[in-house]
Order: sequence, then C-alpha cells, then structure tokens
Amino acid sequence: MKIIYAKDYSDLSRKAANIISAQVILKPNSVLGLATGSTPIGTYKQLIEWYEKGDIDFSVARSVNLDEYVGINSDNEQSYRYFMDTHLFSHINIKRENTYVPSGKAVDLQEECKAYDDLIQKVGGIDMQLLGIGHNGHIGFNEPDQAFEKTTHIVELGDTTISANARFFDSIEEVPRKAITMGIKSIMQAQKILLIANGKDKEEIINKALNGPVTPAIPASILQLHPDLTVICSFES
Ligand SMILES: O=P(O)(O)OC[C@H]1O[C@](O)(CO)[C@@H](O)[C@@H]1O
Repeated sequence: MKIIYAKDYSDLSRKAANIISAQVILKPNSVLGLATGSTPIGTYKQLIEWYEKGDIDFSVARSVNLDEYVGINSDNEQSYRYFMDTHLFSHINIKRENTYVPSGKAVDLQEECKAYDDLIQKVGGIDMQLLGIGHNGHIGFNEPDQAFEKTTHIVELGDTTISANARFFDSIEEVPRKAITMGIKSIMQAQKILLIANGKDKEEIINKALNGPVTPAIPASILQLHPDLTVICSFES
C-alpha cells in the first residue's frame, strides 16, 4: 500500500489525475472503474484540462462506474449517470457506448446485477479503480455489514449515507433509500486501486480502514489486502 499525503484538495486532484493519465497513456484501452461523490470532481476537472490540451486520449478507453441509485432515471440530475456525463464524459472523447453505469431503473434489478457482473468480465475486468470513501467506510455503496458482499447487488442505504448525500437533494426525504452497487470482489479484482479522501472529517475513517482490523463493518478495510493500492489523502480542510 502506498499512502500519499497531498497538500490540499487541488494537489490531491492533480496527483490522482496524474496516476489515471499515466494508466491511459500506458494502456489506451484501459477499463477505468470510476466513482461519483464530491471527492473525484477535482480529479475529473484536471483530466478534462489535460484532455483539452491534447495530453490524454480517451478514444479507446472504457469505463465502468461503481454504483447508481435505485428508482432514478439516468436523465435525472441526481443520477450517477448524469453526474458522470456532466463532470467527465461529455467533456472528453470517451465513446458513450464504452461508458457503463448500472441502471437503477431496470425492471428486474436482480437481472441487472447479474448483467453488470457479466459486463465487467466481458470488458476484461478493471485496470484501475478509483474510489472515494464514505464516513462509515463504504466503498461504492457497499455499506457496513456482517459480511463482504462479493458481487453487484442491491443495497439499503445506511442513515449516515442518506444524511451525507442529502446535501445533493432539496430535502433528505428525496434521497433514494436503495442503490445498486458493484460488489467487493469486483472492486478487489481491479488490477490497481486508487483511493482518494479529502477533508479533516475523513481522517478518522481512513485511519480505521487502513490501520485497523479487516472487517465488513468497515468495508474499505478490505483494501488493505489489495496488492496494488494507492491512497491519496488531504486532511487539510
Ligand atoms: O466524495 P464524497 O462526496 O465524500 O463521497 C464519498 C462516497 O460517498 C458516495 O458518494 C456514496 O455515498 C460514494 O460514491 C463516494 O465514494
């Protein structure tokens, strides 16, 4: 495990973007596992800037996103598909048909979970997975539990996640109670993992996840067992 302490959020974002750029330069058809949340926004901004300067080409890159709310259409501003389109995809030359976000509106959600796992296999697995971390240690929407859920599944969101995500909605009542998320096995099977955490409020959970026991009560703790994990954090604000 490599831990990099960034000076501030902007430094964190540039460092993360540098690592993702190197991945795409070295393997242009990389499968990038991508994340939503506020933390990766700066990384995506930096990638867009370098793309606009001609430094990175995403024309043959592919992406699989971690998760999506259940019951929300992809064109809804709160959906994670909309987030990815707005913060990254619509600004770079990745082909839309090469970007995958699970559907939270599938008629048969169990079938959608299975199809998403099959898709990850079909694209050859994830070369580099970008992750944020929730205050309760969730990665993707893998919430604290009795056991690590291996495959893509439907999850009931915990109260801390609902409260944390309420900032993106008009009211807490509007936050969906369920989500579809990639499982721990798919995340752990990524060739490389890049975990980013920003802010004083993430320091405690990062310490627990990286230095405490590996337990499904803190899903991110499993990352200690990954052979190629890089963590970039800034606890400045
Ligand atoms: O980067 P943020 O906004 O703190 O979010 C942390 C985590 O919470 C989520 O937004 C889900 O609640 C994840 O997608 C993200 O990794």
